[in-house]
Amino acid sequence: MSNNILVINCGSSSLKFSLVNSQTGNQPITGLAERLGDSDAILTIKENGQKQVIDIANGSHSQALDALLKQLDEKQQLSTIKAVGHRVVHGGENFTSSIIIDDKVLSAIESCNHLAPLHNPANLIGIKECQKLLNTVPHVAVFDTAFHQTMPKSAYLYPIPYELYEQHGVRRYGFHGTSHRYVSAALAETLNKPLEELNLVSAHLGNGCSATAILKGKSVDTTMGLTPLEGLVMGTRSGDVDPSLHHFLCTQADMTIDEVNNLLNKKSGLLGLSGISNDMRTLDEASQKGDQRATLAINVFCYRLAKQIAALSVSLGRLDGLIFTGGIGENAASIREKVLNQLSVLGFQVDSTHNASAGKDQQGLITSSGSTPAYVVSTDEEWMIAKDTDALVA
Ligand SMILES: Nc1ncnc2c1ncn2[C@@H]1O[C@H](COP(=O)(O)OP(=O)(O)O)[C@@H](O)[C@H]1O
Ligand SMILES: CC(=O)OP(=O)(O)O
Ligand SMILES: [Mg+2]
Repeated sequence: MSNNILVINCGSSSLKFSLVNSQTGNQPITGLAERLGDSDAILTIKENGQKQVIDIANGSHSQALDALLKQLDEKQQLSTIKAVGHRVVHGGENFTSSIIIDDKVLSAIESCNHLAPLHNPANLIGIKECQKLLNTVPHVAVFDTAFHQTMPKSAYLYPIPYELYEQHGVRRYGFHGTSHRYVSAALAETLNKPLEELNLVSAHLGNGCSATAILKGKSVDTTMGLTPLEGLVMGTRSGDVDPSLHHFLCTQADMTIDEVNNLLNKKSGLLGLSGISNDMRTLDEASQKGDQRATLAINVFCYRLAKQIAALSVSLGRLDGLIFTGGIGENAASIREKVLNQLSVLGFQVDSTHNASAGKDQQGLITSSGSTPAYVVSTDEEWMIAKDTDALVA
């Protein structure tokens, strides 16, 4: 039976995939191809807790997909795929929801390439290669930006000449919308309350991090902006800096504008501050062993996150709950505790026991009674992409 949706998340040098059963949400096969283009490129496929690693030395996105489809064919899964759902990072103002991909949609995505040069061109390669290899099934685009298209002008405009918005699309777009949409809906379901009655802030803390104010189920403000560089401290991205920093580094540190852009995207954030790693697990261990720079990186990460959560609450009037999600949000209890302790101004009081035991297998409330509630909710962008895809091709 063709019940499966193949979900593809194509990055610049990696390709994450998941085969999702559109009825049950089960993901029988998941994995990723990484270091694409390099001599040590590999394809890892996970099935029933087993891991299979395939050497695809120097493989491109196309060769990785070829190898993946060959494996799916051998596992007799190829014929079960009824559609492909693609994560697309930037849809600009063109898309407020997911859409079946045709030539017009492809051109519209291409027209957003300059807005997300690290992400969109790779997303497009994934779509085009997949369309070639799986040419009998429909392909759907699910945009990171779509959920944030409900933001009001007061939240999405930068205070610069308005013509730059009109002529060049310079505005705040926001990202990780699929995750923010999923966790807010999942929490409402768990609480058995209509989403329309909840005012929430969700903090998606993975390699990329963003937080969103969600008023009655709609995004009204978010921390990422024109690009996924704005806002919170991330693994390798700086988040907010003084807008004059580019000029300063070009004139005072002899850097080119491209070098500054690369520095802020790839060498900053947790990695830049700690000098050790972009990985929160590594920093947590180093900090516990007394590494001062690791502790500093964690402190800046938490303080800025707390500050942004407080700022986002302004747009909600009333805060019914804070959601932690993503690799850090779901697993790093010490980070959650630090952030909540800095948010007593919003009435948060952490329950250390509940917080320590919350995580992948145990979701839910991590604050004490009488506190503004905070929750851990596991995100599932793949399931959300599969659901959207299934609904569109039904
Ligand atoms: N047990 C843990 N404690 C602290 N951090 C963790 C833990 N598990 C995962 N993380 C962190 O989660 C981050 C990756 O998040 P993830 O959502 O998987 O990333 P991506 O954005 O690539 O999907 C890394 O910084 C990783 O260190
Ligand atoms: C938009 C973005 O930051 O995505 P990721 O977290 O996958 O890098
Ligand atoms: Mg993830």
